[in-house]
Amino acid sequence: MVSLAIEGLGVRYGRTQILTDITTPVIHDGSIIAVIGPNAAGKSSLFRRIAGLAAGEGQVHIEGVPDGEQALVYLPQDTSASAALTVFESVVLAAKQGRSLKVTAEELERIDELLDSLRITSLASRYLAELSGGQRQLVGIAQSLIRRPHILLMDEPTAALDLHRQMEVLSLVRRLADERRMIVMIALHDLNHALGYCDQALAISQGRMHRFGPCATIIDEHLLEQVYRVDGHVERNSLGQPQVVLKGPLL
Ligand SMILES: Nc1ncnc2c1ncn2[C@@H]1O[C@H](COP(=O)(O)OP(=O)(O)OP(=O)(O)O)[C@@H](O)[C@H]1O
Repeated sequence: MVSLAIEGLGVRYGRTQILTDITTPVIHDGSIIAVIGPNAAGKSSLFRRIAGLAAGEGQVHIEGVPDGEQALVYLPQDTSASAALTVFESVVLAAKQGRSLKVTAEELERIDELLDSLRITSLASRYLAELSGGQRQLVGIAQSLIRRPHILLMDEPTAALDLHRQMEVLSLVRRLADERRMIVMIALHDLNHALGYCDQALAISQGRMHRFGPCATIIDEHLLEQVYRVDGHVERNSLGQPQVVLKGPLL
């Protein structure tokens, strides 16, 4: 069983401390954690620190990853690609990262299946530079999923997607977390997505952890007021699901 725990994590850019003392309990496989908070709260910086791409104090504990398997993949917010590759070639390269370039029939089949799950098969032979922002975001998601990580950090992976695609991608991520027992940390601005698809939420405000816990407990009117400075509340909709209802920004 793979697990992840974050202990006293901080991030510094040069002399500027951006994030301080982020600590979580042990996160077990199959969990999706929504990383929430306003612009510039430090969500991307947290991901960069967990992925080993930013300096700072604290520890990231990852346990239980079998030898030779991909422990962690970080899908950044900005996945704009300038390489002269087709969609299919870029996913093959992602699949082969750091390993021999021989592509097996089984790997090609997995890539086909993944492109199909993301409904981007028709883009396979298109060049990355020719894609729309949303199409590029879907390719980035394919590149991260094809590597079959045990822990996947996704930074606002649905920001450029239409409503239908947002729901498809989040449902796919939920299914893969359940089936592959993947741990997913996903930065989201839409709190209803956190309530609908994630197990727990890590709320960050001004570079510090506000709260960590089950989404339905963390996302409430106090969070809306204190962290987001908006007037609103959470209520059950006609389907019985919790949903954020916003009245307006607080002055
Ligand atoms: N490379 C960098 N050097 C210096 N400061 C940085 C760097 N990257 C980010 N910052 C600063 O760190 C703070 C947190 O940025 P970060 O991108 O982590 O926020 P975020 O919560 O992901 O925001 P958003 O929701 O807007 O994407 C911001 O004030 C930002 O200006």
